[in-house]
Amino acid sequence: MRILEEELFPTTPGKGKMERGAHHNHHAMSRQFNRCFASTGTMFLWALFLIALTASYLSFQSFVDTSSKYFTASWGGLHWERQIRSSAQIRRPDASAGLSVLVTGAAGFVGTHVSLALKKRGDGVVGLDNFNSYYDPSLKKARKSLLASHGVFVIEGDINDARLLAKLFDVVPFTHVMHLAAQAGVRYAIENPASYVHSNIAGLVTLLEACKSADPQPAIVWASSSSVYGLNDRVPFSESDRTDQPASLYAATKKAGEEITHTYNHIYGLSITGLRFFTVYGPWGRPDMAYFSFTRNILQGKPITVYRGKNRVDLARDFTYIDDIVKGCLGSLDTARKSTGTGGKKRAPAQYRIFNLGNTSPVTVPTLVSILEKHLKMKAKKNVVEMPGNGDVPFTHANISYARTELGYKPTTNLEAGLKKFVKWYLSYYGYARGGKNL
Ligand SMILES: O=C(O)[C@H]1O[C@H](OP(=O)(O)OP(=O)(O)OC[C@H]2O[C@@H](n3ccc(=O)[nH]c3=O)[C@H](O)[C@@H]2O)[C@H](O)[C@@H](O)[C@@H]1O
Repeated sequence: MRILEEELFPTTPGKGKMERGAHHNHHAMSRQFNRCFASTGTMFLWALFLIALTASYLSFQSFVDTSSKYFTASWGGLHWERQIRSSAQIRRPDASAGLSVLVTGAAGFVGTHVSLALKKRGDGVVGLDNFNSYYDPSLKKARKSLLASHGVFVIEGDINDARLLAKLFDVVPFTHVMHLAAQAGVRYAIENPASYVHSNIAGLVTLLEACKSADPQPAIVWASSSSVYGLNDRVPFSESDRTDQPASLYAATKKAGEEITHTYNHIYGLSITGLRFFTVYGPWGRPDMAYFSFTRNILQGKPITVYRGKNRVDLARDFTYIDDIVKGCLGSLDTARKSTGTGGKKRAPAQYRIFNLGNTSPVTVPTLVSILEKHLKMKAKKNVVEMPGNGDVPFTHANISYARTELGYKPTTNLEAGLKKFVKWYLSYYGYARGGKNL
C-alpha cells in the first residue's frame, strides 16, 4: 500500500527515486542477514524480527514524511487569511475592471513573471506553489521574495490539496485562475513518470473540481505545451493540426489536460483557455532547460551536450521570450469570458479556446549555443551526440495567427536580444565568478 502510494505520488519528483534506493538497500541487508545466520534457526528468527522492526520503522518514517510534505498544514488562521485578502485586493482606479487571479505555480518561471505583470497593473494576485525540488528550490524561494516585495503573497501548498483550494475560494471570490503549476520538462518523464501524473493529471482535476464548485466560478487560463504537436510535421504548427502523436509522457499529460479541461467546460460551464507555450526562456528561467544549463556549463568551463537529429540534421526550437509570453497570458485573461455554471450545473455553453504562443521563427540548437558564446564571450566545449529517443521532437514552429487575431499577441523579442537579457540576469543573480554558485 505504502509503496504504491509513493510510486504514484512522490512528494517531490526526486524523492520517489531515493526511497526506491533505500528499499533496495533494505533488501540487500536482509540477504546478508540471511546468509550469516541461516545455520541456526533461532538466529534466523531473530534476524526476521529485526528486519520487521526496521521495515515498520521505515514505513512509519515515510508516512510521517509524506503526509507532512504533501499538504503542509502551514496554512489557515486569521493572519494567513488577511495576507491572502490583501494580496488579492484590486488596486485599479476602476476596481470593477480589475481581475482577482489565483496563480498556481507562482514561484515558477512563467508564474513569477505573470504574477508581477498582473500586480503591476493593479490586479489582485494570490500565488500557490509546492516548491518541489525538481530544480533548485532556492531559486523558487528567491522568486517568492521578489513577489513578496511587490505585494504578491505565495502560499506553499499543492494543487492536489482539495481542502486548501476550497478554503482559498472561500476567502477570495477569484475572477480568474492562471494555472501554471505543472511537472515540466520533456526528458525527465523517463526518470519520474509518476510526478507528471501527480501534477499534470491528478492536480489538474483537483483544481478543476475546486473551480467548478466555486461560486462564482472563475475563468481558467492554463499552460499546455508545444510538445502536444509531437511528431506532427506540418509546418508551422496550427491549433487545428493533429495532436494525437505525443513523443513523451510529458506531452501526453499536457494533451490529456486539454481533453480534461474540455470535459469540465462541457459539463460544468467552466471558461477555459489553453496556451501552448513554445520553449519559453528568459531571466528567472528554469535551470533544467538547455539555454540555462548551457550558460552555466560554459561559464564553469564544463562541456555541454548538443543533441542532433537523424541524418545529422540540427534540432530547432521556436524559442519564445518570457515578456512575449506574459503578454499572451494577460491577453488571454482579459479576453476570457465568464464561466457559466453555478452549483455544479452549466447554465449556458462556455468559452473553450486553445492558442499557440510561440515566436514563429525557429532557431537551431547550435545557433542558440553560438549566441550564448557571443554574449558570454566564452567558447563552449561541445559534445555533439545523436538525439536519444527519450521524448524530444526534432523541431517546433508556431503559427500564431489565431492568437494575434483574438489576443493581439505579437512577439517582439528575437533569440539574440532575449538571450542578452537572460545572460545579464544570470550574471547578476549568480555572480560574475564563472557562474558563481553551483546549482
Ligand atoms: O515548448 C514546450 O512546450 C516545452 O519547451 C521546453 O522543452 P524543450 O523545447 O525540449 O526545451 P529544452 O529542454 O530547453 O531543449 C531545447 C533544445 O535543446 C536540446 N538539448 C537539450 C538539452 C541538452 O543537454 N542538449 C540539447 O541539445 C533539446 O533536444 C531541444 O532541441 C520545456 O522544457 C518544456 O517544459 C516545454 O513544455
